[in-house]
Amino acid sequence: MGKFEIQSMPLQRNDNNFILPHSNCKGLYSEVHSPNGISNESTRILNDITSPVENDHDLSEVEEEEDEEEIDNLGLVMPLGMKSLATQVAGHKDSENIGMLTKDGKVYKPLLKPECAKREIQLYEQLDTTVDRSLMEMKQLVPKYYGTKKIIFKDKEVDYLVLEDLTKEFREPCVMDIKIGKRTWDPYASYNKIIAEEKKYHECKRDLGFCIPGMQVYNIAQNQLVKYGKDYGKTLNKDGAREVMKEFLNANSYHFCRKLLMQLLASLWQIQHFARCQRRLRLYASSILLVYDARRLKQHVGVTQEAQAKKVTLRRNRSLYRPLSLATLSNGCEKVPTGFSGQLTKEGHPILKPPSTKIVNLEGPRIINNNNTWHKSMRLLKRTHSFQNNYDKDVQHKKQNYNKILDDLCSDSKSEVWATAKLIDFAHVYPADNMDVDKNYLEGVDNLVKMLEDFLAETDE
Ligand SMILES: Nc1ncnc2c1ncn2[C@@H]1O[C@H](COP(=O)(O)OP(=O)(O)OP(=O)(O)O)[C@@H](O)[C@H]1O
Ligand SMILES: O=P(O)(O)O[C@@H]1[C@@H](O)[C@H](OP(=O)(O)O)[C@@H](OP(=O)(O)O)[C@H](O)[C@H]1OP(=O)(O)O
Repeated sequence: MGKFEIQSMPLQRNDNNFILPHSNCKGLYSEVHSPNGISNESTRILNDITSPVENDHDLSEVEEEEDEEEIDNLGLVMPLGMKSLATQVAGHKDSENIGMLTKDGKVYKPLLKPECAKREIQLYEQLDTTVDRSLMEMKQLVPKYYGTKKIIFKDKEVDYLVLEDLTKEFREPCVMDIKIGKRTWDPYASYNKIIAEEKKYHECKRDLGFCIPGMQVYNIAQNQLVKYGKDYGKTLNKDGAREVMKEFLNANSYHFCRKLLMQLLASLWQIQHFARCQRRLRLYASSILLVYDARRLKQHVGVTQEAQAKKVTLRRNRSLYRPLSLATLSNGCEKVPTGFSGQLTKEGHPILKPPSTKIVNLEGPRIINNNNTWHKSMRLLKRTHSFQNNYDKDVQHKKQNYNKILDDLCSDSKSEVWATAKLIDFAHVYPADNMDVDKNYLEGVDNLVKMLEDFLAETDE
């Protein structure tokens, strides 16, 4: 019997779960814990990750469990070696809790609506064989496609779409599902469907041309896993979406990480290029999935913070010298600038700085008299004092280095890329009925790119 995985189903961790309203959101918040998970997920779920929650996609773990029957967090008997996808932040789950599954670095998306399934499979297969330039470009922007697979689940045969798991190498996967387009209903939508779609995420879609049905982030500063479901996403307006994006990027407590932004933008610029050029498809209710590894961000932030701290120390040191160099000697009637440079010789004598930038040592050439006991004891005294200082610093430094080495050993440093953006969910993608660009789609992509570019402009590295 496989192990019971509490971590992959945050909704069941009642001890640590609590709800917090977001300052920039409209509407009221209620805790709606649903046995179905995603669709009625509580608005904001926080999980303490004091002992960090590892990604479900640890391949060694999967291999071990290969031959075992798995009991999921919801008490479901899972198909062999399968787990429910803990990082699923949006999307369907049916009444019997059939949602996304994961195994061996792949995700399995249940094809619950035949028409949607047909369209999505068709698109992936078309991308596999296309010679059209923009569709070939699109192929680079979607998860790898491994066909479909029938799985017996609860005595029911279910068809699944098999895709590359975009978070497979991540230790602390952060995932945001961004549904693109002001209009999220397709040309064959019923009147009721149009009304329902128009009502939800209204302000966000109207002002930004996209909405955020779900996200999860490992909050570095608070050491917590934060999850937002679609109920929360529906309350967001333009400013709220911006704040959630900042939170997703772990930019509330630390400044924006330029490296993270650059990696995401590198993918988003490719997506933007595709959206600007392609004229063959109309992508309704399709998403961009932003993913990154908070473990890698942590390492990077650590390094940046250390560098930042060094800069600050340097600045402080300088600012300590400055007042001294401006100090004056009073000779009774007038004040004479000392010209003190703010620096001392090793023996503690002041070095004067004349108006020119040249630094002059007032002592003249330094004579080192090793036999002079007074000098010796002075030197010893100074060293003893700085020894304690340096020792503390050394220990601190070593500790930091150790943590970094441990982190490096734990994380998969094979890949230099630890953040990306991919296109997913093509259940409502249709061939274009004219040769124009998909303006509805492009507008959303442009606004998303602009949001991250604005963040990038705020970075000061
Ligand atoms: N290739 C992938 N790798 C990792 N996670 C994925 C992948 N594809 C989907 N997911 C996860 O599953 C969720 C749902 O995916 P998707 O949008 O394809 O499902 P859906 O049921 O069609 O959604 P919707 O209800 O919006 O139509 C995403 O929000 C994401 O968390
Ligand atoms: O009911 P449907 O037709 O499967 O459409 C679902 C829709 O019900 C669902 O809305 P809701 O549960 O949030 O109210 C949509 O979720 P979002 O919140 O992400 O918009 C689904 O996306 C709809 O599916 P589809 O994209 O296939 O129309």
